[in-house]
Amino acid sequence: MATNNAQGLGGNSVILRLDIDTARMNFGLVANIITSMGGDIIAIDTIHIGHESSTRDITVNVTDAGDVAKITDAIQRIPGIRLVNTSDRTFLLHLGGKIEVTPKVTIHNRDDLSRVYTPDVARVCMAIYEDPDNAYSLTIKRNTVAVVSDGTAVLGLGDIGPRAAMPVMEGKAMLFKQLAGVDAFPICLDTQDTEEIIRTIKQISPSFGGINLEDIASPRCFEIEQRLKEELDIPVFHDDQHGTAVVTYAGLINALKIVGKPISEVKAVVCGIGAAGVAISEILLAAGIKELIGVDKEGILVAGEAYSNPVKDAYALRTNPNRVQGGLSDALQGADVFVGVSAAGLLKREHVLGMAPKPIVFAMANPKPEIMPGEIEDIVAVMATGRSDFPNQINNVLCFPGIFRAALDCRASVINEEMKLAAAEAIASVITDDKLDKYYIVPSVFDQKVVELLRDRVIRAAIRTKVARRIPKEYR
Ligand SMILES: NC(=O)C1=CN([C@@H]2O[C@H](COP(=O)(O)OP(=O)(O)OC[C@H]3O[C@@H](n4cnc5c(N)ncnc54)[C@H](O)[C@@H]3O)[C@@H](O)[C@H]2O)C=CC1
Ligand SMILES: CC(=O)C(=O)O
Ligand SMILES: [Mg+2]
Repeated sequence: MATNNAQGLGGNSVILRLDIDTARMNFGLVANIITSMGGDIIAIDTIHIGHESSTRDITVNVTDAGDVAKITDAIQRIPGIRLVNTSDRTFLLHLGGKIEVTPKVTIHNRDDLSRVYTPDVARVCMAIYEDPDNAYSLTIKRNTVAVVSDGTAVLGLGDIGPRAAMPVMEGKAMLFKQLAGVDAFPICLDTQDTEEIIRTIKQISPSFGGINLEDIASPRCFEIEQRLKEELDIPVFHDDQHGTAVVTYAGLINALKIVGKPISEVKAVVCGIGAAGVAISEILLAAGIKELIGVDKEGILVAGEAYSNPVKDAYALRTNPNRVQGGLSDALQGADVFVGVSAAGLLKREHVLGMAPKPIVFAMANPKPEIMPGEIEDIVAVMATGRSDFPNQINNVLCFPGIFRAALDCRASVINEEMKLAAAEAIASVITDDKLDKYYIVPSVFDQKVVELLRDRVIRAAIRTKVARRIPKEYR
């Protein structure tokens, strides 16, 4: 069992099993040592108490994964203490994967068997053969989404491959089910070939009511999504693009209310013109932002430059109206908003000091943001990250369960721009003006109003734009 996290990917929670020689050691001292090494003891379970020794499980939270090694080293040097083992609670939770398939009916006898399976199932097959739309009423297609990745842009970890991508895709599937009742299945493909990915997704599509593309690197993700939208009759949604864009815009609607600036008058900088950055920029332009600058590894994207990637050429033509040149610090001079979907640690305090008064900073790279909130908390008006351990978590999890709930319920053929804008407005509207605060610009993932309001507004937008193929009865 892994006990540590070599990449230093932030906080961690471990269980230390200790044998304590009671004659030589008292437990209070152990607790002091753990605390002094940066550990936060959140539970102590007694496993065994004997005359001469006791065994305890100590659950410890650390803010930096590297602290675990420091704590275990220190403990092992204390006479009278034996470290029996260390278990990482996150790894324990992943043992055997996080989801399973559960039948909706139980097979008790031969009669049941012949109905769920052959021979009677054949009549159901023929009903679908005669009218393929029956697949929506007679199979899991009605409520099931494929979460498909090639493992090339997993969180901010990059190209870690399809096997290593599975825990994220399983997590997305859990969230689909728990938050919106959507059955979702993780599918990680062992290919990076655009045509092969498109062909494979098309081939598996009969089983699904929608396709959620996840963590596929740019620029390939753009073509894959575009082609699948054209060639399939079920919604195809690249979550890292559109889910992120929807939630970012929702957060910005509320952050701008706090600083009292209209969107048409702000200058915004998006850092990381990949999947998320392009889609965020599109939704901000659609929402009326005029001065938007994109920054990537080449610096500020400027119209007329020839970039290695045609997506960046097209991006530059639609943004940076004043043709500002240079790097991130040049782009941020006088900017009202920073949106980071790039990589850890790129934003510096000096950059933020150069921004306009009441700056808004959304540092959304995962798992480590462009800047940690503690570094600039005193100089920003509103700060958000993509993480659940800080206030204002701007994460696509606020969008993808609800938007697919809506799309499946009205059997939308696509998820269009109007539905995305409606989703963003719905998420923002969960926080009423009396509750709005610099630490509360987006609702909690667990706020049940998120899916409820999002579903309602998105279904209405789908009906209005004539992409709904079924009108749920409450809308008839
Ligand atoms: N909070 C959220 O909901 C989400 C966060 N993200 C995070 O955003 C980041 C990007 O995700 P994707 O757009 O899917 O990846 P991507 O790989 O499509 O795009 C990343 C972009 O950042 C650029 N970049 C990398 N290093 C840079 C640097 N030093 N300076 C300027 N640009 C740099 C890359 O060139 C690329 O264009 C990741 O960390 C990901 O975890 C992505 C989606 C959702
Ligand atoms: C949240 C998410 O989808 C990502 O970081 O890739
Ligand atoms: Mg993602």
